[in-house]
Amino acid sequence: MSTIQPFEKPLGMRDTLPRLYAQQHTIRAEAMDYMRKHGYEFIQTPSLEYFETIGKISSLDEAALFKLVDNQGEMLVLRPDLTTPIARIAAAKLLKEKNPLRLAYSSTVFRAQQREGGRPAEFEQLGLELLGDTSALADSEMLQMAAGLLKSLGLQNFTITVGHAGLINHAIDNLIPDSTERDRVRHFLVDKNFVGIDRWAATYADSEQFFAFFQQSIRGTTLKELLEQFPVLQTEAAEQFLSVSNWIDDLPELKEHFQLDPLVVSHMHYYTGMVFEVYAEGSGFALGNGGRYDDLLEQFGMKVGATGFSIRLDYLLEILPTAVDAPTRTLIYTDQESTRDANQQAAALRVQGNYVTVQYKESVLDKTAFERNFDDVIDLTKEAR
Ligand SMILES: N[C@@H](Cc1c[nH]c[nH+]1)C(=O)O
Repeated sequence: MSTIQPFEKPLGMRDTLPRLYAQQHTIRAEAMDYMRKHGYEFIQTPSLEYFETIGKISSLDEAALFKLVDNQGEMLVLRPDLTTPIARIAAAKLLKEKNPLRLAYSSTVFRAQQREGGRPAEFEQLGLELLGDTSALADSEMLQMAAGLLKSLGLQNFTITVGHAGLINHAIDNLIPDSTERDRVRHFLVDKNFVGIDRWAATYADSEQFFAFFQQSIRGTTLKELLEQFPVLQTEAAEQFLSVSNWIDDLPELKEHFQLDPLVVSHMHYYTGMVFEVYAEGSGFALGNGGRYDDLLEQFGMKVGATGFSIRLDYLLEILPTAVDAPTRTLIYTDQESTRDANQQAAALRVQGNYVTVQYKESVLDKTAFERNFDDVIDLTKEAR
């Protein structure tokens, strides 16, 4: 027997009430404007995709996918991210018309949550993808766009930690002999569970090499020094990571926001190059993340590199100063005789930018409570005349 109550919602699903909705709208509009001004075009992809394609390729842990079966018997998933569907459309169509291609989105994604976590399972991402450009400049553009966007929204105290997927994967693969242990460490790093890594090192005999690398990285040892200590890490990935610090130095206005961190590992497994995570004062979680994913489009039949990032709208809202210039909310009370006048006054006020509600006064039971929802009240009923 079901114990679900009529007002309950599925785990992780949230309602967006009017005040929050209005704030979201303001921030979204500003962010979209910033992205458009930098040459990005908005796109919308379907909520449902095939499990066999997007579901598998997005390579998020399967437990996080919402699955359902359509009436043809095909397994579907609610999109767990936008990067993979965009790779699909870009490879199938858009890159043939424009290459490099700059796309943007403001869409919800769905990721099933653990019962204890209390986190939303549906949330909106504002994101960008730059497809068809493998240059370091494209990666630099992503870092600049992420930092520039946050600044344009009025955020001051944020840090973007930059790593390299190739480098950390190479370190894990070469410094940890056992593949099951490698997976455990990867999970710890995704979750930033450094205590877990300490415990792992204490119990796993062959952890010494990786643990030394881990500790040095935490202490902020420079990559040059790390490479001297661990010559096995001297690869093209390391070279690329070294060059990242050079172009960060070339961004004087944004430089203070960046921090190199070889331990950045994303929950998405498709990254191949530079990766980054965005943190801001006041938010316990990463606001967003991104990076280079040069092999993803190949899974859709096109061999081109790409890079991108997304920021979570819900986390942004929690830390941004609330918009102050909200329009005046005006209430006009009306009765049978004053409806015409009410509509005329309402139209004039709307032209001035007010949000105007025309309400038949007799229908309002608790007037004091109702009026609390407005900044201004104009009473055109007979009793007020
Ligand atoms: N799709 C990634 C973020 C990203 C966009 N582009 C590249 N990476 C995520 O949801 O984590």
